[in-house]
Amino acid sequence: MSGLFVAFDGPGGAGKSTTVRLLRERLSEEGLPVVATTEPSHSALGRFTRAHTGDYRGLSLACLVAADRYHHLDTEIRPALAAERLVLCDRYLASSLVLQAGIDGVPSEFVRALNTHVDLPDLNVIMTAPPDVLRERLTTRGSHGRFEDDPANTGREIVLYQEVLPMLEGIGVSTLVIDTSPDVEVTVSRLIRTIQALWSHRHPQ
Ligand SMILES: Nc1ncnc2c1ncn2[C@@H]1O[C@H](COP(=O)(O)OP(=O)(O)O)[C@@H](O)[C@H]1O
Ligand SMILES: Cc1cn([C@H]2C[C@H](O)[C@@H](COP(=O)(O)OP(=O)(O)O)O2)c(=O)[nH]c1=O
Repeated sequence: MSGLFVAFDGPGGAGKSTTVRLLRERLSEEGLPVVATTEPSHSALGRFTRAHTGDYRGLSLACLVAADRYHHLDTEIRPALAAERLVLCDRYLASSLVLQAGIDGVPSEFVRALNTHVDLPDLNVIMTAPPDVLRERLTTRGSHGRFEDDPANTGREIVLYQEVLPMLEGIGVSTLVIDTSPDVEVTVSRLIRTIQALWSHRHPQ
């Protein structure tokens, strides 16, 4: 028996951080042993990487996020799963496939090779919304870095996340695409039901 690993990816402004925070609160209230985390992680390398996505690009950023991912797996994700926790991760492998390969132009075989030894999530939620909705949210919230600074990236990311779905499914990752245009409560309620069902299936009373 082990825990359950759910990753959340999608374009900037899709609602990943908001949703993971609300899921952590609500699922904890329901008694699930939730660990919410993020990539780049809170480690020194993760903080460095997050602070410098404007300075490091392409191959170098691909290596930084992959190194942070392996450290994150070793120090946080795998121990939590071994302790039968529910791990919710704000951004994971799909973000590398979209941002490093799709946006920065790193050959996708190289990004996949860098990530050969990562654990795959039990479920990868891909959050998305129409471009005008995302742009309005980003304008209101403010950009969180280079990838969100260029307005053209929003539409590109939406398409790229669609394009990585077959690849994720092909390597055995279950994916769930959620349009977050409706109210956040709609998104969160739906995800609570989905995650509770997966958890109960894995941990029958
Ligand atoms: N259905 C929804 N799900 C999540 N966030 C939503 C939703 N509708 C509106 N929002 C808003 O959109 C913004 C999304 O921001 P954030 O969670 O930081 O996105 P991301 O982490 O994907 O960049 C927040 O201001 C949030 O309140
Ligand atoms: C996980 C991951 C993140 N990143 C980048 C994208 C973002 O610029 C940054 C993470 O920032 P972001 O998710 O926007 O964080 P927050 O909204 O909490 O500030 O890291 C990659 O380039 N590749 C990856 O695989």
